[in-house]
Amino acid sequence: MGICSSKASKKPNPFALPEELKEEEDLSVPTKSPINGVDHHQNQEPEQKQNSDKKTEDKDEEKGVGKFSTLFPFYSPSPAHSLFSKKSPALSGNSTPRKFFKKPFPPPSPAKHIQALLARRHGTAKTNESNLLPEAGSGLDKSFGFSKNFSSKYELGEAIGRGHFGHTCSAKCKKGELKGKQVAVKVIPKAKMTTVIAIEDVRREVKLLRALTGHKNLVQFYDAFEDQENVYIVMELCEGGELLDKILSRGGKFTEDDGKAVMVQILNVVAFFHLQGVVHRDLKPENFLFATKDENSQLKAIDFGLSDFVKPDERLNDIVGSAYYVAPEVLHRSYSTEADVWSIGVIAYILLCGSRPFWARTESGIFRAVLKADLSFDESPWPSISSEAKDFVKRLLNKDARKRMTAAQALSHPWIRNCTEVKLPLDILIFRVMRSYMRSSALRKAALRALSKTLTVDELFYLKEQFALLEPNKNGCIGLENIKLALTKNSTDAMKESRVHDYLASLNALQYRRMDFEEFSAAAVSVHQLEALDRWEQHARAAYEVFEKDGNRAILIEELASELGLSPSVPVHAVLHDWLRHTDGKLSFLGFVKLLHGVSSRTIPSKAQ
Ligand SMILES: Nc1ncnc2c1ncn2[C@@H]1O[C@H](COP(=O)(O)OP(=O)(O)OP(=O)(O)O)[C@@H](O)[C@H]1O
Ligand SMILES: [Ca+2]
Ligand SMILES: [Ca+2]
Repeated sequence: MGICSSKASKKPNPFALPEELKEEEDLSVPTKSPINGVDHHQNQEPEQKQNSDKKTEDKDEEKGVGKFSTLFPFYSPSPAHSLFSKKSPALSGNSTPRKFFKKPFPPPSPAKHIQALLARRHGTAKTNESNLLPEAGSGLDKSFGFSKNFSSKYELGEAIGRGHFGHTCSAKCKKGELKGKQVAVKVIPKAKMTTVIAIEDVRREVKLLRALTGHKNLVQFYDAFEDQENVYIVMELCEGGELLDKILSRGGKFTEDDGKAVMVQILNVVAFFHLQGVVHRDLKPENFLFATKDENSQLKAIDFGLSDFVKPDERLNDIVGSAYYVAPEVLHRSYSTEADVWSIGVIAYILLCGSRPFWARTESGIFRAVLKADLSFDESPWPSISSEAKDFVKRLLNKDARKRMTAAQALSHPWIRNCTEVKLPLDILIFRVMRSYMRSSALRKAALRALSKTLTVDELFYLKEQFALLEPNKNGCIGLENIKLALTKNSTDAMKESRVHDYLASLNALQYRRMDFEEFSAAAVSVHQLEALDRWEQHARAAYEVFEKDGNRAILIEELASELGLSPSVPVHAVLHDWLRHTDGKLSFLGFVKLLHGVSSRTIPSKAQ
């Protein structure tokens, strides 16, 4: 587990960290620091840090959490926790601290944001980009256009939570529709917004909350206000505390069944974000709250402070998030929604075993582990955890983003599907893969058709559900209208921003014809994801046999090169030599697999896919 089991890379180091991520800072928790060992605010200015630590300490002592903290030296409970829970959760946990020390890594604690991100946000990054730096004087435009009458509408109550960027209070609504209702208010001081980026982040946080509405696992946004000092984000009050607190209160981990119940909710809401073209970028147990103190309370995603809109074919490049949860491709500065799924994988791993999968004492050590370390399920309690659960985690934590399951696919994974009645959400991936199919040559389509004929029940389950969500007509066919309708049904304002609808133009060919399930499964099957399976080789061989019967044909090297989008500068004969069978000029197995992948922007220099 962790870096101990990492394999040394043989090639010229593909895992090298970008320069700005190389700073060494000990992130580990001093074991003799009972209460303020790790907190949410380690990156705050010294004065604020002192204050916030002190606040935590006071509260903890009030609740007798000091005692708890010596048992769990890594953990500093959130203020929300001490407010809502009557007794310290750790005391109700059934694990002994000894058990914790036996673990290879310490149990999870509140995660810090990546230092490079904070440096950019606070304008202390070593950069010449002028928009990152605080403008001379106080020339920053800190007006947001929000209502100004916060205090006439709400009466602020006590602090219930604290993060790096703001603190959250309970409040009572004094008038209007919500009159008498208790709400949560995230208060973000304008004094902390010292760069254009920091201001834009707050603007976007509110924009996203406003746009994304109507999912049961998303905190409900009510309104945003501002005055000279602060921005106030008013939302539904979640009284059940953070998921992190719940994990720790259960002795660091969940049973598989309880873990599943949490996972289903997280995956559902994240699949919803992704369909809307939103990437959260800060998924971690601190950012999921239980709506009530009830055992079966619903989980709600919060904190869109680092979230962004992303078009279906866009890649983001800013390094954002919290170190323990950050995906490898984020560190490589080219990522999209799959990065959230990685973070969910880290959460799933923690839920099931109580430790973080990628742990080190320093931030750069964590990054190296994220990039290099193999997942291992050798340590306790993994040997007693079901193989389906391990497969589930493995497929979320695939370092190759293209091979990672999507959130919607994860909901159809046997570990989840076999026990829980889950209604699958529409998966944005389907449209990406279909687009590539629509643009493919007849030969590639034939190869995909052969592949789709070899899919197993598990793989077909997901495709059948996706097809059903597109509501085929009486003849069992879909066209462009079905896709448009399905998207419109699921659309929020966020979808407009992320231009998901524009993307449909690329499926225009469907306007004039229909697709039955057989063709859909060829169009929507993701080769990269099948490739991640242990049985991929057998799978591909079986598909090749089908292709041999009704798809393979003799093809000239030049024709194949153009089919694959190889630029004329590529020495095609040398590259494609093994892709054709010398006896009859038809595709070899290798050629067939290459064709399945289609044009790859990684290996082929010209023509985007
Ligand atoms: N709707 C809510 N109901 C109850 N508590 C909340 C709510 N929203 C936030 N909190 C509490 O306040 C804390 C901080 O909120 P939030 O995560 O939005 O702030 P932040 O400054 O962006 O945090 P971070 O440091 O993770 O970026 C949460 O972890 C949670 O404990
Ligand atoms: Ca947070
Ligand atoms: Ca945040």
